[in-house]
Amino acid sequence: MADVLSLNHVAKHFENHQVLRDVTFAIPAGQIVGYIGQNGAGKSTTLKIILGLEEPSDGEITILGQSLHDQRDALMQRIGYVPENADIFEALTANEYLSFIGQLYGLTEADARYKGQQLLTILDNGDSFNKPISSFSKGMRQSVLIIASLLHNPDLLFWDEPLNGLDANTVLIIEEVLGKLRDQGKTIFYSSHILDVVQAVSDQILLLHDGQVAAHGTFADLSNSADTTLQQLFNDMTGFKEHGEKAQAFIDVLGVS
Ligand SMILES: Nc1ncnc2c1ncn2[C@@H]1O[C@H](COP(=O)(O)OP(=O)(O)OP(=O)(O)O)[C@@H](O)[C@H]1O
Repeated sequence: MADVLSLNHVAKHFENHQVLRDVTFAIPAGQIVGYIGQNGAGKSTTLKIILGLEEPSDGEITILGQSLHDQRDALMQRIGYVPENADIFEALTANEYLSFIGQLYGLTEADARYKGQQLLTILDNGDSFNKPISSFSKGMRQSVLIIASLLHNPDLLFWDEPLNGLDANTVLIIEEVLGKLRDQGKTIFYSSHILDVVQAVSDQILLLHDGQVAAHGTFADLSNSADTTLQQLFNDMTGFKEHGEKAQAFIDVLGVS
């Protein structure tokens, strides 16, 4: 199966701070890839580089068989993105925002409006369709971002902490939607700290540590026993074992006894 996404020796530094040293991986079509790593590991930076929102300091990115550098505009039509921190237009209603985004991706205004309203209604927020996003709860905003990333039927999705603030029922719906999209051959690159969900939905896990890919494979490949959880694997691979000591140190500094 052809790869839909490959990164070769991608590096990124911000002034003196080397965030990505050598990120290399390839992803075939029809996979949900869980992209995990500690805070500040460089997950969002990787996504921004893949999407052309940040320039890499070094390395090459190929998306859907094309060079990101040469074909960015055409490629973006086939990509959906949920950013971790969105500059969602506060003054717009969900209707206006989704119509606007849909049209940017080539839908007619009527089609974008129709799909947006239907999808928001399925997620039980249809009553808010004509209300300003500034009045939305965290979870409602996140639903709008997820819908915005999907309106144009993209082949490749990049979701950065997509489930932030969503209630447990909506998470279940979105998990199942992801599986159905994957079954249709879509590829979903999914970055999150909610490891039980990553474990449940991902066909492959990619762990970013020390600026490079520290592990890449199916969860079964990476775990050494049937009882291992992704959380345990994450702790082991990031060399983190002292959470009990750190919790106690935290309490000690607070002076709570
Ligand atoms: N525009 C920028 N200028 C300077 N430093 C930046 C910039 N963007 C990111 N960084 C730094 O790069 C590092 C990686 O940030 P990034 O947001 O990619 O991490 P992350 O793995 O997504 O973290 P988290 O899990 O906390 O969201 C951090 O140290 C961050 O401060």
